[in-house]
Amino acid sequence: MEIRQTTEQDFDVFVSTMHAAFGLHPEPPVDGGGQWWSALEADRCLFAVTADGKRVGTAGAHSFELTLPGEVLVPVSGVTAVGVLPSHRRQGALSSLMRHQLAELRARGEFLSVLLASEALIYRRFGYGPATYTAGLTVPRHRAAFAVPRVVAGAASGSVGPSGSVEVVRSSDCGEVMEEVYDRYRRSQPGALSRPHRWWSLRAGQPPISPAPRYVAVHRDADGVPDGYASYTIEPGASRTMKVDEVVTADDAVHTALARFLLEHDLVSQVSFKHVPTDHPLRWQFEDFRGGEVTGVGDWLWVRLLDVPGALTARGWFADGEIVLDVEDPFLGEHGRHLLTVRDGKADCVPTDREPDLSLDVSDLASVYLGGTAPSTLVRAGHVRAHHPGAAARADALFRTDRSPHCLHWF
Ligand SMILES: CC(=O)SCCNC(=O)CCNC(=O)[C@H](O)C(C)(C)COP(=O)(O)OP(=O)(O)OC[C@H]1O[C@@H](n2cnc3c(N)ncnc32)[C@H](O)[C@@H]1OP(=O)(O)O
Repeated sequence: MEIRQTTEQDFDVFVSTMHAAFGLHPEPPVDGGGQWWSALEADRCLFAVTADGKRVGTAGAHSFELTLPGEVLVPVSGVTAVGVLPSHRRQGALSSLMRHQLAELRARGEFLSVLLASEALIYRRFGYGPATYTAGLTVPRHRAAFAVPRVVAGAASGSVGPSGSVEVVRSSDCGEVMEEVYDRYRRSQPGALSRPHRWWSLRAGQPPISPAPRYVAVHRDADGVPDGYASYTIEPGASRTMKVDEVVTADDAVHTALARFLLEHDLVSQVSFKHVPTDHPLRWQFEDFRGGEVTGVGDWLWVRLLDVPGALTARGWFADGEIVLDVEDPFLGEHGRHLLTVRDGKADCVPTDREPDLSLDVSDLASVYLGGTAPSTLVRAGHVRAHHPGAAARADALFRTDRSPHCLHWF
């Protein structure tokens, strides 16, 4: 199977092949943009081509920045639009696309790539592992009373008082505000991806970026500067469920203020937050711990390490220590034994022939890399081998981060 780059001239063939692979029909054009694929970068799209010249498979990559633990921003490729025509599956087209693409990403000097997996069985063989998680949280309004914070009354109350205000606007009228607030939030949130300006201007993606109508509650600080927003819609009919696409802010008190605002909305019976980190404090803020029902916990961002020492030395670290990792990368036919030493938040990673503490697949290293999965969980699952009794605990202490990774961006 030959892998070929698309050109501006055959980009429409890329779009139609990809839609056919997903069993979809391209959406008709609408005023004001809104087609998710319009954000694709034509020069980063690949075709899988059969010997008789038929284009049967596709893979693309977006240019994003990912926030690593320690608020370190690095360029990553967001792999997307991966598909093979139903008539040509299980003949190695995807494997050829992945091999070609990983080589290309390395040639760009990138040490990480990321994707959202349509099915969890596809990508581990290519070295990707689930690295951030997300959940839904549904709160009936009558159970949503907020508890008084036990430590410092008022400290986390985030109520809309003299220090802040909330205004409701339509998403079509506040694109710039959302873009600015999102950009500030994603820089401090490990696991978050940038949303390039191109996405907002093309209105490509899911709400609140897309033209689908939404209300947006914009929070402003005492000086009137926007510092958070919540995008939502209210289902008509009997259920009167408020569906919240995302609450975006870098400030916990602003998050609380926005959550209170949504939960106090008249003519709403329950509020369903679509996309919250699995350990978000919101649940703990209700007087009734069962007031919020967690639903649909799932993986979100999958990560692939393309350069193990490069990736390990790039992120921030929160505990001193050292560990020897023996890492297998079967898809790329690579193996490395690395001594990782952390001092004062920075890591050094060098080849070693010392006995390993842990032996693991590169996809498992990806799962622990952002701090969203404890190495000991994968040891207990039988995926990572701990070579002595204290190895898993040492790895847990070393890889732990100050904040769980979370990614909201859909691509
Ligand atoms: C980031 C994104 O874009 S996610 C979107 C992924 N795309 C889709 O879900 C669209 C619908 N599905 C498809 O287009 C295709 O089935 C693909 C792209 C998932 C797979 O393409 P194929 O060309 O059939 O894959 P390929 O032949 O290279 O298979 C490689 C291996 O993966 C396995 N595999 C491929 N797809 C799947 C799957 N969905 N579930 C389980 N195993 C799979 C194959 O069995 C094969 O295993 P083997 O090496 O042990 O024989």
